[in-house]
Amino acid sequence: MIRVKNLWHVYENGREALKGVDFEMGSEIVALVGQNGSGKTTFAKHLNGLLKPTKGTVEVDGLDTREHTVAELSRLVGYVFQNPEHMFFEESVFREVAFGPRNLGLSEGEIEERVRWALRAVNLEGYEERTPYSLSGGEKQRLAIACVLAMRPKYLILDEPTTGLDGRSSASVVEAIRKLHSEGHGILLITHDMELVLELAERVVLLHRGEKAFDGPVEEFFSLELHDYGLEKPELLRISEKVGVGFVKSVPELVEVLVGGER
Ligand SMILES: Nc1ncnc2c1ncn2[C@@H]1O[C@H](COP(=O)(O)OP(=O)(O)OP(=O)(O)O)[C@@H](O)[C@H]1O
Repeated sequence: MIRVKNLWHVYENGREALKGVDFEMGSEIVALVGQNGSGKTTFAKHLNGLLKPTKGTVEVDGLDTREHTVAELSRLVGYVFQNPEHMFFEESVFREVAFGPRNLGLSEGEIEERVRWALRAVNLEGYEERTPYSLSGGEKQRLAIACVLAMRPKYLILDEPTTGLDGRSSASVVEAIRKLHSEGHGILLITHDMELVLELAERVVLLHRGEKAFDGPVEEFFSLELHDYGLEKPELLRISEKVGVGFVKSVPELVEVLVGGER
C-alpha cells in the first residue's frame, strides 16, 4: 500500500503546492487529475521520494520516504515521465531497457530475463535491436514503460502516457497499462485527458489548488460539476446523457445500450 497522511509541500519560494492531502492506494488504476498547477506532479514526486514532505508522511509498503533514497524507492515505485523519448540514450532497445537492471548489479542472465519480460509486457518483443529513435510515438511510450518495469516496481506512475499520440498508438499504450494492472501493478495515471480517465480509471483523485477535492469511483467523479475545476466532461458522456443513457465507459457500450434497449 501507498499511504499518504496530511501531506504538505511548500516550495522554497513559499508556494504551498500541497495542503494536507491524504491518500491511499493498492493495486488499482487511479487517475490523478486537476487543472494546471493544482499539484499533481508535486504529489506524484513524493511517492518515489523525488520530493520529501514539508509536513505529513508518505509510506510505500511500510517504508517512510524520508528515510529512504530515490534509488531504493524507485524499485517499488516506477515513474514514467512525460515525453520520455528525451531520456533515451542507448543505441538499441535492449540496451535501453537493460540499463536500470545493470545498475542494480544483476548478472547478465538476470538482466536478459528482465529485459525480455518487460518488453513482452508492453508488446515490444522483436524490437530488441532497433534504435529507440526509430520507434513510433506509441512504441517510444511503451519502451519508456518497459525501462521502468525492468526495475520490477510494484507501483507505476504514468505522467500523460498518451498525450500527443494518435488513436492507434494511444490504444496500444492503453492495452499495455491494462495488462500491467491485471498482473497486479498499482497504477497512478496523471492526465488531463478525461476520455482516458473514463476508459481506464477505476478511481479518480482530483486535486484543486493543492487540496484533494474528490476521491472516489470514476462514475461519481463524472457526476461532479467539472467546470468548477477547470475540467471538461468527455464527449462520449455528453452524448450518452443527451440521449438519456447516462454513464457508459466506451462507444461500444453506448451502442450496445442503444441497440439493446434496456440495461
Ligand atoms: N520547483 C518549484 N518551485 C516553486 N514552485 C513550484 C515548483 N514546482 C511547481 N511549483 C508550483 O507548485 C504548484 C503545483 O505545481 P505542479 O507542477 O505540482 O502542478 P500540476 O498539477 O502538476 O500542473 P500541470 O498540470 O501544469 O503539470 C504550481 O503553482 C507551481 O507553479
